[in-house]
Amino acid sequence: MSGVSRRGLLGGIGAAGAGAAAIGFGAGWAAQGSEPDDAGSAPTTFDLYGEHQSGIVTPVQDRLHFAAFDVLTDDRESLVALLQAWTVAAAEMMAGRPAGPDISSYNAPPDDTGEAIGLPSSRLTITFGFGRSLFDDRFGLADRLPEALVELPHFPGDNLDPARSDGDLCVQACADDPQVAVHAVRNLARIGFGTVGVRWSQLGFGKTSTTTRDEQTPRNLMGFKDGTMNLKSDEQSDLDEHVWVEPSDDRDAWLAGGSYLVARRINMTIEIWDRQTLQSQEGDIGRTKAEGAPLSGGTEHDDPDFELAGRDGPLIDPASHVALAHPTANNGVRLLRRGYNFVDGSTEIGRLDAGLFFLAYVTDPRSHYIPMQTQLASKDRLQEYLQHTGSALFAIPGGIAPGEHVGQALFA
Ligand SMILES: C=CC1=C(C)c2cc3[nH]c(cc4nc(cc5[nH]c(cc1n2)c(C)c5CCC(=O)O)C(CCC(=O)O)=C4C)c(C)c3C=C
Ligand SMILES: [Fe+2]
Repeated sequence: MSGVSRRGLLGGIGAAGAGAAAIGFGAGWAAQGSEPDDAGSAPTTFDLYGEHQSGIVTPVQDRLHFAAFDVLTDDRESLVALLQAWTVAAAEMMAGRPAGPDISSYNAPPDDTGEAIGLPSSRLTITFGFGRSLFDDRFGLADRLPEALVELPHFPGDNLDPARSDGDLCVQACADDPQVAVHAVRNLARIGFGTVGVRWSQLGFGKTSTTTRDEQTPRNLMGFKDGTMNLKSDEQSDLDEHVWVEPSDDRDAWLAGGSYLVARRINMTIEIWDRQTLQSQEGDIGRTKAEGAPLSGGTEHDDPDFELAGRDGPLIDPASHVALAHPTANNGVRLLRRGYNFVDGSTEIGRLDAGLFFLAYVTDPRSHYIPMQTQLASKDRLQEYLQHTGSALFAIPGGIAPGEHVGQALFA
C-alpha cells in the first residue's frame, strides 16, 4: 500500500518535526496525492489539495465523524490561524501521518493524540465548511455572506434539536476505519482548543450512497438500496450543473469550486417500519427491496416509468419517495448524496435512536434542496416513519492550493 501506515512513526517523528514546514510535517514519510495501491487499482490515500475539496465526489468511505464547531473568539486573526493549522494537520492526517510533528517530547502534550498510530490512512478525507453564523459582525465577513447560504425554513414534520443543529464551522471526516475518522475530528478539536468548541457531532456507519459505478449500491436502515440514482463522479456536466457553485457576485466569488452541504439528522421509527408488509414498504419507496428495481419493472439501474399503469393505478405510487424525489418531479434537479446510517443507542422506551444522517452537496440549496424537501415533507409516504431532528447548512469552499489554507479567498 502506498498509503502510509503510521506504524513505526513514533521513533522518527521527532526528527521530522524539527523541519516541519507550512505545507506539511515530516515530508518524506509519504508522497502526497491520490495514491493508487498498485498500478491501476483504486486509491488508498487522498490528497487534501486540488481543484475541489476532497470528500465530495471522492469514493464514499464506510465511516463518518461529522462535527460542527462554534468559534469562541471575535478575533479574525485567531480564526485565520486556526484555519491554517487545521489545513496543515488535515493534510498530514489524510496522508496517514500524525496531526503534528512532536509526539515524543516528555515535557509537552503530544501533537497527536495517538490512537491512529499503526493504522493506515484508511482513505481519510477531511472536508471543511462555513455556516451562516460565521458571517455575522464578529469577523468582518458580513458583506461576503453568499445569498444562497440561507436559513433553512421549517419543514412539516421537523422536530429539530438546536443542540444538533447549525454551527459556525463544520468538519466532515470520512474513512474506512472509524478510529481514523474520529481521530481526525478529535485532533482538529484539540488544535482548536480555546478558539473553537464542538457544538454537536455525529458518527455514521454504512454509507448510504456511492459516487462511483463499480461498487454495489449500499443499503440504509430501512433495508433498501440507497444511492442507485445518485450523482456519480464521472458525470462532469451534471456535477457542474448540480454540485459546484457558479459564483454570481462579490459575495460568493470566494466560493468558486465549492458547494453547499445540507446536513439533516433524520430519525426513523424503525420498529414501526419493521411491522409493515413488504408490499407496503416497497410501495413507500417505489422500488423493490431485494433488487432495488423500480416498481414499473426492469432491474436496478433501469429508469422508472411513472406513467405505467397497474390494475389499481400507476405501478409506482406518485406519493412514493422515488416518484417525489426524481428529477422529473423537481424541475430537473439532482443532488449528490453522501449520507450515513446512524444508531445512537436507544430511547427511554427501548426504541433504537437510529436513522439516516443525510448529507447532500448542491450548487444552491434554494433550488436544489428546499423545494424538494418541501415536497417530500408534505407528500412522501416515507415521511410517516421519519422525523428530522438535526439540521445545518454550510458553504463548502473550493479546493485548497498547496501552501494555502482552506477558505483563504474568503479572508483575502
Ligand atoms: C430532500 C432530499 C432527500 C431526503 C431528505 C431523503 C431522505 C431519505 N431517502 C431515503 C431512501 C431512498 N432515497 C432514494 C432516492 C432518492 N432520495 C432523494 C432525496 C432525498 N432523500 C433523491 C434525490 C433520490 C433519487 C431519486 C431519483 O433520481 O430517482 C432511494 C432509492 C434509491 C436511490 O436512487 O438512491 C431510497 C431507498 C431514506 C430512507 C431517507 C430518509 C431517512
Ligand atoms: Fe431519498
